[in-house]
Amino acid sequence: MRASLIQIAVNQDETAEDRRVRAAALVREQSAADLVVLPELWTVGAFDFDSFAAGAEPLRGPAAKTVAAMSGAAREARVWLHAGSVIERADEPAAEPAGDPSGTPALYNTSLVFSPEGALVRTYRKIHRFGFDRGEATLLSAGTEPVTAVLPDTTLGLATCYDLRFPELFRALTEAGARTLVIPAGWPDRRAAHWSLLARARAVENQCYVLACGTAGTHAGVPQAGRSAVIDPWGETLAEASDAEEQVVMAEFDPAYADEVRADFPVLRDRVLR
Ligand SMILES: NC(=O)CCC(=O)C(=O)O
Repeated sequence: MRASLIQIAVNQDETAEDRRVRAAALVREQSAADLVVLPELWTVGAFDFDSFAAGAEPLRGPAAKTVAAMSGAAREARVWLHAGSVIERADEPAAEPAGDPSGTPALYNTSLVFSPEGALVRTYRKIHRFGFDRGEATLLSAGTEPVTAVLPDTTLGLATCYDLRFPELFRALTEAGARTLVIPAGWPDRRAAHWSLLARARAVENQCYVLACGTAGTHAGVPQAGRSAVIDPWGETLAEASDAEEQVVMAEFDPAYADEVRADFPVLRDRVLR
């Protein structure tokens, strides 16, 4: 399989609409890939909390701008597309404490997976919200369900940014059949070392490929780490961004290798606590 990770720059001198058009064009350029990945919240910026409510979108209907743009791009490029995540405005009201009790729609940090026909086949609502008592943790509702997406050659396990710090989610995805863990992020440069270390750890401990796609640029005063990477189930880095600038990280990988590693070194079989 050929994967292309689009480490798009999220800077405040570009509108979300302009970036949506640009992201769609970048996806269309990756028609030689089988799977294309975008990062977390590349429309609004993962740390631009003030823009979350205004930048929220439904996933269906005429206001679903990112879904429409990404669906068209996946279809034109004929690729599987993990389009990173958007702020989803849900149909149901938010439960406290994320929203007020007045019936305000729930907002989620929701990842989107499209087929090469442009169908939105899977969505994943980020389970672990970042910010402790601020930002995402207070503005958004939390997802509750681990999600996998079955592709012809591999099964994706979906996780988003801060989720990377919670290994039990990745073990649940592995138990659900994942062989390729896809992690869009808006990870800050300040903790770049954690990003690279944890991404490799998740690959090794779950004997899975990891496709970790971060943002470039600076938004809300937070310089981004970039460092997007493709890591194999043995923990080898197959490709990594050269710096925190906008770029596309490409790697070719053999999905069957995850099962080979598991057969040769069957550490997952030795689990005691479940
Ligand atoms: N957007 C995020 O989830 C940021 C996570 C982060 O900064 C960290 O885990 O560190």
